[in-house]
Amino acid sequence: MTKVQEWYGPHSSTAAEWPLDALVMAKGDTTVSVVLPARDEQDTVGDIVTVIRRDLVERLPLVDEILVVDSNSTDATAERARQAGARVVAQNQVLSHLPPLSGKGEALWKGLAASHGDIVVFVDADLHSFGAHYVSGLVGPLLVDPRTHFVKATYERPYTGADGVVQPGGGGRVTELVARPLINLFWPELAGFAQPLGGEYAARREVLERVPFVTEYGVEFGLLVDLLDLVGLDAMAQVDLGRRTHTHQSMSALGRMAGQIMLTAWSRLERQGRVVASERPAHTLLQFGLDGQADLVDVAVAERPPLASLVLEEDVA
Ligand SMILES: O=c1ccn([C@@H]2O[C@H](COP(=O)(O)OP(=O)(O)O)[C@@H](O)[C@H]2O)c(=O)[nH]1
Ligand SMILES: O=C(O)[C@@H](COP(=O)(O)O)O[C@H]1O[C@H](CO)[C@@H](O)[C@H](O)[C@H]1O
Repeated sequence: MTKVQEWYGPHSSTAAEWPLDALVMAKGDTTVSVVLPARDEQDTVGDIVTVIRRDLVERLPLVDEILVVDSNSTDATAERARQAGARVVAQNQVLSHLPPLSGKGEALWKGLAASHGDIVVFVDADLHSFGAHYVSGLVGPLLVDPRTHFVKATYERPYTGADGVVQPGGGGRVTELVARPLINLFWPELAGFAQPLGGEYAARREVLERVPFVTEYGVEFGLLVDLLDLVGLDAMAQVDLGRRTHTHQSMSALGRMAGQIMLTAWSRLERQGRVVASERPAHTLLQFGLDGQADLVDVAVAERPPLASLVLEEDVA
């Protein structure tokens, strides 16, 4: 970690500081679920689940549940995940009495609803660099320190182009160009999280059930801001997992992601009373293809309420 994070950052450590055998001792009767949101990840989901099952269930019992949320995949994602030993739920079949929403945030919210662990670890299913230390590093602070409620990964994020050329630090394009500037402008307390959009993080269920989940790709940004509000920076930690490589999306896909994250930030500024809108921001984005074609896309995000509020309503009902 750089010096600056000692002053501004959340409590920071590295995965190596949380050895697996010590965590199994510390675990006691605390249960741990790993939830993987997966849309068309047949090529990678099986290997990730295999490593979790082999190293964190069979060799040392740190993980109690491996859940893959099949997010309307059109490939063999569900089958590969099951073959590797995960329980698989279809996103739209969880809480199916509710009208379905879409995107990664919906997949994560449904994964939280369908899982059971006291601690929930979210891991993307498109990782090429996954290792068991991703999970042990994230759950370490939660198993050892009752004052910690949320742990976010940080890592070096290279970008690998279609030509196979690796650019060190070139990954996390929306993180660097959109998310981190927004955070530094409006939520500087969070500036110490080096990878605010990273898909690997863990938290106590009782905390995750008390915050809303923004749909689409707004989920990570929304959770960071809402959890800062709910639990405070002292209860939020960061663990360096080393290096993260994953399947990169196109620039136009990241443009839509950026729009979703900006609208998420806007919603939080409004909710916190820090902006008063004379008019609503648009939620469309005009994109231009290489063929000169213009395409008006929708970058609106929605929001699922805190799960705890749903349970209360249903109890009342
Ligand atoms: O509607 C969606 C979009 C994404 N994902 C999953 O969320 C993770 C991160 O998404 P993606 O790789 O598309 O984002 P990126 O890492 O490129 O920003 C991956 O496991 C995706 O399969 C999902 O479950 N549902
Ligand atoms: O960090 C980012 O800028 C984006 C894109 O990463 P790359 O530029 O493709 O390495 O990736 C993240 O953003 C998404 C939105 O928050 C998360 O859902 C993904 O898990 C994460 O990989």
